[in-house]
Amino acid sequence: MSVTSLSFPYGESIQWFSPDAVTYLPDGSMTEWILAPGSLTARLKALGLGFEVRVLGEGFIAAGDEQMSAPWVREVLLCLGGIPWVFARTLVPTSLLNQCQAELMGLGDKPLGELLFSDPRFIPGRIEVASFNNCSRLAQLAASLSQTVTGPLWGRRRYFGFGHDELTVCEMFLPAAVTALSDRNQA
Ligand SMILES: C=C(O[C@@H]1C=C(C(=O)O)C=C[C@H]1O)C(=O)O
Repeated sequence: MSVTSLSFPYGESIQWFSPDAVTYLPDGSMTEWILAPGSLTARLKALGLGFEVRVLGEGFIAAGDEQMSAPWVREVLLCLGGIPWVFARTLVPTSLLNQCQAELMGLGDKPLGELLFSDPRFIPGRIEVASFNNCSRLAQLAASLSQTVTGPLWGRRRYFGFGHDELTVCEMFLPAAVTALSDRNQA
């Protein structure tokens, strides 16, 4: 898929659950990754496969089923060795954006995590999980990236507090990540 505005905004209604409320989580390695605290960027970089962020789009979106009215959204692919592993979608309420506009809107292809885990004003919060079947928009995005969906995909939504505000970061693991992580798990 060429990284164009056709892939932005993602816009899928997703049901997120507290991990405690989910009866079935994926096999060990994927559960470990979706529940891991700390920076996903740092965790991916540590694999030493050549990490990069590809920005799909950024901008203000109308308040749909988002929990925020008219948030600013950033959608990216996190890639290892040129292969997209994670589709990430960050929603920032304007009340937070106004306090941190230059840092957030000036990210470009720098990973958001480097800001969130270095600026002490951002407080990592709770994690929720969701699974995506092969009819989901995420599966369609994976197919557009020439990745074959062979089973449910998993993602997480993390909250980051900033004073009285909070932003959410959704990270959805693509088939390439599922395959690679399960291979590593068996190694
Ligand atoms: C929140 C983090 O930032 C990562 C980088 C993102 C970006 O650049 O937009 C989005 C989601 C994350 O996976 C992290 O590294 O944990």
